[in-house]
Amino acid sequence: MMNKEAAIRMDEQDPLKIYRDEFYVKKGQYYLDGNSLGLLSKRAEKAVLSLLDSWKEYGIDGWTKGDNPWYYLSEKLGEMCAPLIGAKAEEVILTGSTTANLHQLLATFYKPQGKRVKILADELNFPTDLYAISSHLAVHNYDASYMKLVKSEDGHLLQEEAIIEAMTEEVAMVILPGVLYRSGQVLDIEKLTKAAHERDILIGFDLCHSIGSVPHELHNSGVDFAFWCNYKHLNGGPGSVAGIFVHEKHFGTRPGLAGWFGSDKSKQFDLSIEMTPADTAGAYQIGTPHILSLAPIYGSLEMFREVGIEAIRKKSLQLTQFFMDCIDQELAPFGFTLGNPKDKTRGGHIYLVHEEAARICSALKEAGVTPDFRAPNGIRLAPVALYNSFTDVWETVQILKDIMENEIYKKFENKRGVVA
Ligand SMILES: Cc1ncc(COP(=O)(O)O)c(C=O)c1O
Ligand SMILES: Nc1ccccc1C(=O)C[C@H](N)C(=O)O
Repeated sequence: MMNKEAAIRMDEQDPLKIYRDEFYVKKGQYYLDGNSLGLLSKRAEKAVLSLLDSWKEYGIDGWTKGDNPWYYLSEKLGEMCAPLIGAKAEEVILTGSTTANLHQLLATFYKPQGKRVKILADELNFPTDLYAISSHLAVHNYDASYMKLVKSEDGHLLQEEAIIEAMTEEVAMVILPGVLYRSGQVLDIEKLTKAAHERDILIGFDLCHSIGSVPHELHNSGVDFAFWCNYKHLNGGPGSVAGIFVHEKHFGTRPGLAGWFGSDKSKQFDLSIEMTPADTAGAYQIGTPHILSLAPIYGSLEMFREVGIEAIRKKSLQLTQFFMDCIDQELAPFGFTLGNPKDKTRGGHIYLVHEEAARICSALKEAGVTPDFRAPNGIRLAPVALYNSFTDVWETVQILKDIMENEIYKKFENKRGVVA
């Protein structure tokens, strides 16, 4: 039986409960959008202030002086990020944005040859990835038919067998999400990588919705490359610097989009006409790092280092299980269906499908719950392990019940807002 007492009991027993106070969680509000923009933590704030101090104190010398010299910050944060995705420190660099990083990886690793020219992706991936892929095909004078899109049977989930079946002889590269942005389905990276490699195909993953929420073993799985943003589960702040993983077997591959910050650090300031790329993932940086947008990630990653991704995943699965149980018990008459997988292949969020989803989201926001709406008819709700509680989940379901029972959603137009 799900009730408020059960939620309170689970909160009391939660080993991560102390971390809620590390974040700016507004009283009386239920923030369930950490899979789109994570909340500010006090440590992230402190890291930004300390960065500003180093600028104040050192001016140009901040590149090499102070607690965290800026010249090495992207590498240092890569090292801090590595355990979250099962990578070696030198396989990870924080740089650029998700989309720009995908462009870099396509420019570096997409080398169509003979019959092997197509890029395999899926129709459920976040559109920016598909736009980036299309543009690289266009650079090589291939039209849209060279992007092979795996279809979903139900519009929510992908069938791994269908993906593998589509890995045919004309495919040069596969790009897939680690966790799907709407349904939250977790793809089996190890299995898909093995299948791609058996067919001589390179494979890369977009980890935007999985990093900081679902553990990965990228190095041991032999994944060729990956890219992600740090503003969702990693709480790096709006527009924070993103990340790249390149497996060490590819070290030495010349960057497709070269720039001086991809240089071997000891050679960079020789300012030679010939570039000497770093022999790590650092080679895929381009220009001067966005230091102010790296700073908050430092504070945030300290907490991930303390807690460990396994403990985060454990609590996240408990939160989403409790969420689904409460939905089952309390919301049965109101016509919701779950678009996320119910088993352990669910990621960090719930995806509630309803034909009135857009205006139900508006009503939730008015009542102090922050979800997000995703077209055509989904409500995403992400209870985040570091700062959400079981009570947040229970109260959200009660608010949703009230909105449905009393038809409060009918006050709003069933239309999305500007960004959600
Ligand atoms: C799966 C996925 N890829 C990429 C992006 C965005 O990329 P960028 O940070 O470059 O805007 C998002 C969300 O914005 C996303 O969910
Ligand atoms: N980058 C953004 C800028 C503005 C508003 C939302 C985003 C998102 O990240 C959306 C997210 N990728 C999603 O899965 O819908």
